[in-house]
Amino acid sequence: KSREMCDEQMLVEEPMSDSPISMNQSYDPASIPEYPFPMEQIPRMSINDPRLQHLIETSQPVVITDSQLVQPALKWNLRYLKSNLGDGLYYVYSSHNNRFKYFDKERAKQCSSFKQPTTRKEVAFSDFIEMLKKCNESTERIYLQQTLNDTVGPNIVQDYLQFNWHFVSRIQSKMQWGDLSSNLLLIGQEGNITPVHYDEQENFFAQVSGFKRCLLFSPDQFECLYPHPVSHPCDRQSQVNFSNPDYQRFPKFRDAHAVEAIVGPGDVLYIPMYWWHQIESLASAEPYDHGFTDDAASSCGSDTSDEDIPPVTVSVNFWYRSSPLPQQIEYPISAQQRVSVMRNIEKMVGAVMGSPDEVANLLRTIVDGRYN
Ligand SMILES: CC1(C)c2ccccc2-c2ccc(C[C@@H](CC(=O)O)C(=O)C(=O)O)cc21
Ligand SMILES: [Zn+2]
Repeated sequence: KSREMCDEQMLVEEPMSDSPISMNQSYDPASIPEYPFPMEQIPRMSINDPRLQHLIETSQPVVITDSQLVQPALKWNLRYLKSNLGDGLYYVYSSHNNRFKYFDKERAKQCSSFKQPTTRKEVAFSDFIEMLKKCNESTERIYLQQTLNDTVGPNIVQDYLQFNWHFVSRIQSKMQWGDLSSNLLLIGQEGNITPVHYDEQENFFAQVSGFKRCLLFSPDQFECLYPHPVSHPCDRQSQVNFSNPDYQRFPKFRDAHAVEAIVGPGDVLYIPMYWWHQIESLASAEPYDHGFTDDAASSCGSDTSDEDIPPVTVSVNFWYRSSPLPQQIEYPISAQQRVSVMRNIEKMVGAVMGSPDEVANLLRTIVDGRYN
């Protein structure tokens, strides 16, 4: 019952009243940033819905509400993770604002004019929790992003093995996707934003705790989202800041249109390869329970208490390489294929010409006055 109520709640966007389950059941609608472009809703459906297969086959975003994909992870609060993740090191990104724009470290080194939008540290999970506490007193924000690997403790391994692999493997083989390339564990503060970008892998994005608003744009909106040059450290990321768009430099951004989904615990969003996405961690409607101040912990004198730690969201993504065989080229080619062709041309010309300006001049020389 609570599942349907939660879905209905999510649809009407009304915060849920007191819920029987301890995990947070709703988010604060006031924490949703407003943007200038129109938005449609991404369909939400059960794993048994007959429409699901067709949506995935045609690379359409969809939220699957009852896949049980990461059901064992729904208990992953910070206390459980601190006790069970083991002593592996975790990448933690820091930002002076709430935006966590990806950049390629190696390329950043060669780009003297490039100012890094975030810094990265490699820390133990307990240090990450200490860093979270410090964020309470500053405007600094952090985002843990780490591939789940064999350093995790036995309980996490058990949880991972209990993921609904039947569900994802069935789709992986039916769609002739390549291997699962990685599962990223993502723990970020409420309010964190991953700015709009695309990835070159299929993605089952599983929400574990807290709520994330996902804005997706089809690959054919390449012209509206003005990605950085392929050779730039921020390759695959849009140059447009949704919170402060520069319409002089990016006039076609006015034509962008998004599909939106707010995903909560247990939801899985299919983000097709090359689809642009911006992911925003929303504020939960109730105080956040990290699991540190239940009576057992306080009686055993655990030094951490919940209120010292800002609320976070937890996600696990499943990145799959695309089908290795180049699909039989059918005309007209798909938007994804167009992006792939453009990337290859930029890479080839970039490898030959010295600077990005030379690349632009050469490409303009090819088309100006000749292909009109
Ligand atoms: C912003 C961050 C932490 C980061 C910093 C530096 C290098 C890589 C990344 C990276 C990669 C993936 C995500 C998860 C997700 C976005 C989200 O959930 O916030 C997403 O885009 C996806 O699953 O495709 C988040 C990040
Ligand atoms: Zn992404």
